[in-house]
Amino acid sequence: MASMGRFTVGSHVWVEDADVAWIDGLVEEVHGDELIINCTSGKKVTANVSSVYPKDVEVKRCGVEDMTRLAYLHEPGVLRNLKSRYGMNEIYTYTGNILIAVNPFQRLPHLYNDHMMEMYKGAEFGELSPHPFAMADRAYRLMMNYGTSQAILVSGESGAGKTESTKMLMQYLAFMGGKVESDGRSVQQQVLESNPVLEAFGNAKTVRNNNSSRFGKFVELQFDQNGKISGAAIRTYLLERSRVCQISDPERNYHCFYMLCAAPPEDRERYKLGDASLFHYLNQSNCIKLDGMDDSSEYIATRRAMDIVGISSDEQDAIFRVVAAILHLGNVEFSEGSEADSSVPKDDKSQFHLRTAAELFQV
Ligand SMILES: Nc1ncnc2c1ncn2[C@@H]1O[C@H](COP(=O)(O)OP(=O)(O)OP(=O)(O)O)[C@@H](O)[C@H]1O
Repeated sequence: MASMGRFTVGSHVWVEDADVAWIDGLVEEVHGDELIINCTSGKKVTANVSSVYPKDVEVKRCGVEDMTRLAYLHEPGVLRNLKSRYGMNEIYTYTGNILIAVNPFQRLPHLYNDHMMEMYKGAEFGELSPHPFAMADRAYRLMMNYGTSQAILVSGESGAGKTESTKMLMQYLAFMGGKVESDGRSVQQQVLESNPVLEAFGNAKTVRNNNSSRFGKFVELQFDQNGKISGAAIRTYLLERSRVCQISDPERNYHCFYMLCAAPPEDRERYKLGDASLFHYLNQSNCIKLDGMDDSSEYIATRRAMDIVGISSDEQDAIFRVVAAILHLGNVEFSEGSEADSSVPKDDKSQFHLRTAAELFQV
């Protein structure tokens, strides 16, 4: 967006800065398109008008909840507003009916409890502080009132908080539409427990995010006339498959591999697994353990979530057999065979892993 209006001596402005993105100051001199700006940081800079933006001096220190109320909706104005709010632990801000979330990098359970869901239930949009529950409530109301499908798009760069925000949206919609099925399992629980299952098999530690989703997903929740969840479907897209065979330091492979290596002894025995560091697909990176993540308890939690979602124990066994077989295949090394262009497993160890993979695949 080009700078608006002309600047005169004494104008309050924002100017681009290589270190802190934007700094504010006062125009001291104007020479055609060149401005000399006295910044509040003490710096004096010369800048072209194209990289200078007017500053609203009347905006409140605590910022505004809805950025459409800002006098100037330009990058420095938006960033300053988000920063002021973040400084007061207000991580959510609206721009009209778009919700912007700034990752707090700390757990804020008081923001997402049942009491909060009750508060947002049916509240007028904009009446309460910006929140994912307000977005979910709006979508739910529009669906109920107009009988039309609603979609919520969650986007942002890696580590921005898409996965966490999606879970909150699902939490609220499951809260509004939850009911107990005839077999005693609540749909609400099933919808929510789909997340740990997906994360176990599709999330991994990357440089930017310890729990990065390496796939895209489309979550569809279906509701009946009474607004109760009648079904749910999750479609996944473009899983980063190359990660299974190749990882770079200090990233990790998919969580499920480490979980299975940390499973209770009887399960490890069944899949002929040992410590994660013994497997080539995992030890290419020096990062095996993750701070704040206990792979053994995650394994138990994933199994429980799979039970709740309705994956039978035979299916679970088949899934983990494949996971284990992949680890064994990764440890098969080859050496040249006697015939031209042929190869054979290098040694007894490779033979063992190859045989085990075949047994696990049941081929
Ligand atoms: N609202 C929140 N409250 C607390 N922590 C959060 C919140 N949002 C994000 N985080 C933290 O930031 C981390 C990264 O967030 P998340 O996994 O949701 O990002 P993402 O946008 O889905 O990233 P990717 O595209 O890599 O999957 C989370 O694991 C969590 O630790």
